[in-house]
Amino acid sequence: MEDGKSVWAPHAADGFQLGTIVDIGADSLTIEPLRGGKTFLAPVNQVFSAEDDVNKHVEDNCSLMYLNEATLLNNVRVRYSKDKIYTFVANILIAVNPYVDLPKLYSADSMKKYLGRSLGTLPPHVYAIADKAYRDMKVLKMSQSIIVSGESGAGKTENTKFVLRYLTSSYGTGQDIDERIVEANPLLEAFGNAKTVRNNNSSRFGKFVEIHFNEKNTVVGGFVSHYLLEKSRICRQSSEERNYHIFYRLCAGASEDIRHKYHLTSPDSFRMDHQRHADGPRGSGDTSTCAAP
Ligand SMILES: Nc1ncnc2c1ncn2[C@@H]1O[C@H](COP(=O)(O)OP(=O)(O)OP(=O)(O)O)[C@@H](O)[C@H]1O
Repeated sequence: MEDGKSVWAPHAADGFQLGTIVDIGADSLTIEPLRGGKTFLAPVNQVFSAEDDVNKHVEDNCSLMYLNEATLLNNVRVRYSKDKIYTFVANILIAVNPYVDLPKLYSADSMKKYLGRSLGTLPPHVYAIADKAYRDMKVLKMSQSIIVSGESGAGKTENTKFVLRYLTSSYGTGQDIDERIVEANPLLEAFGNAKTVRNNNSSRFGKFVEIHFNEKNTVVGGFVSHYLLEKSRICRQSSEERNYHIFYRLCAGASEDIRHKYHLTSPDSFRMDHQRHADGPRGSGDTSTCAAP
């Protein structure tokens, strides 16, 4: 880092801000913020070199001239502002939750584009990761795992569903089993997902999803193991949160027989529900998702 060169320095609200170094001390640097304001001191280990053009973005963070926490975040931010929610870090994929539907991004045409294509030859996408796992399984003849991690509401559940949809559509037999694997999700989510303050459709259990392939490398089945279900939610929820979706869906859409059999009335009349304090999950459609059995 040199005097007068742009750097990323800590910012209380934004994480990092652009500035220039005006003085170099033993453990700290004096930074002049680029957007104006007073100079300030920042610890040396919290100041990072910035790219020459901070508005330029790259598909793989490894292609940045300087790869550090600040340039990585800035690259992901610039891409997100252009609706590019995926960014590679070599063969790891960073996904930012867009909170809006991007149908073109996940269309059937988009799926076809990623078939058999090496990582990095097309823009970053969860389909590229799914295809890489598939090809590695085929070539190495070994099981492959995709680990999806992130904080609540980050988009793990949605991206896992895109992977399942990609593998079953692209490498399925075109038979009933492909749909059954994907269609198990609404059922699992009904019993294991609930509205929380951070996510209207929060998975309250851990999931290990297996997709099984035969010797011809086509999908022949799947298996979902679940663990650590948050059982306490059944009797108690924090304010602004809800019980599991199934409860409201049954109250809203079950047939007369079932309503009578299980004494179902309005959710408001049950003590183990905080519905009256919480809004329903955005777009979850309690009635439409519980067609009378
Ligand atoms: N790629 C995406 N496109 C559109 N909307 C998305 C996408 N990813 C996530 N979302 C939206 O964000 C919401 C939360 O995402 P999701 O349920 O996948 O988070 P999560 O990481 O699984 O959270 P939790 O750990 O609480 O289960 C989704 O219900 C959906 O509305």
